[in-house]
Amino acid sequence: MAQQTSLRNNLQLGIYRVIDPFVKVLIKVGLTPNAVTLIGFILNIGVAAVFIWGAEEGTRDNLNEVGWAGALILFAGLFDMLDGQVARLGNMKSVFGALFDSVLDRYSELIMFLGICYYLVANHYFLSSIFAFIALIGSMMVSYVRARAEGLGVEIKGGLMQRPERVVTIGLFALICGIASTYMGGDYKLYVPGIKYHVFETMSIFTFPITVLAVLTNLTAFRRLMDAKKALDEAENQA
Ligand SMILES: O=P(O)(O)OC[C@H](O)CO
Repeated sequence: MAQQTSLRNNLQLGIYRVIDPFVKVLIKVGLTPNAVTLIGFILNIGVAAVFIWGAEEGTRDNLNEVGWAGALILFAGLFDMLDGQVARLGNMKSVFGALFDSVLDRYSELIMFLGICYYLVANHYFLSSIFAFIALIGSMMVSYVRARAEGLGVEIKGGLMQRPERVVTIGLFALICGIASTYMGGDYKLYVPGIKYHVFETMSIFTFPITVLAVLTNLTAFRRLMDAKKALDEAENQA
């Protein structure tokens, strides 16, 4: 766990080193942290729009829109980091900024999943759309447990599927799925002798990680709940 945290911190510091010159440009042109947060949110509306457009205009043998949505998810995710850095380096931290960031993060995630579920339902991946919805439930609960625990006076942050991990998982696999579909076709299906239904199709590159997310996000929420219980019990016993 400590190892996972330090790996995560080192990775974060590495990313900051790369984005800091860009952050300084944003500060110079006068962008506030809240404006950067808003841009990230608008990009996530764009993500949903790409999925919905793909659902309406695309076909099951062409998953290009999934790939484009994935790229946009990763790009929008960058703004999650940029707003915090603009606030820190530009000396513009504010309590409202922290609330605005958290609220728009939740809206961004909900809207992104709206697009994903729309796409999956429209393309008759009904079971996968249910898993996407369960992943959405888990994602919201990961954040909610943290926020509620903070309201009760304890800081609970950890877990495997924190927001950056969720964004990277969904964005990266959507992107890979879109790229793979241009080479193997969007309607490729793998059959195994003796099994009536296909065990893999191109879309699985996107839907399988979502199914894993459905499990891991809820486990992360449960783990945060247990961590919060421990911290709150300790605080209560000390009082
Ligand atoms: O990892 P989470 O779900 O607690 O998300 C962190 C938030 O985006 C901060 O609001």
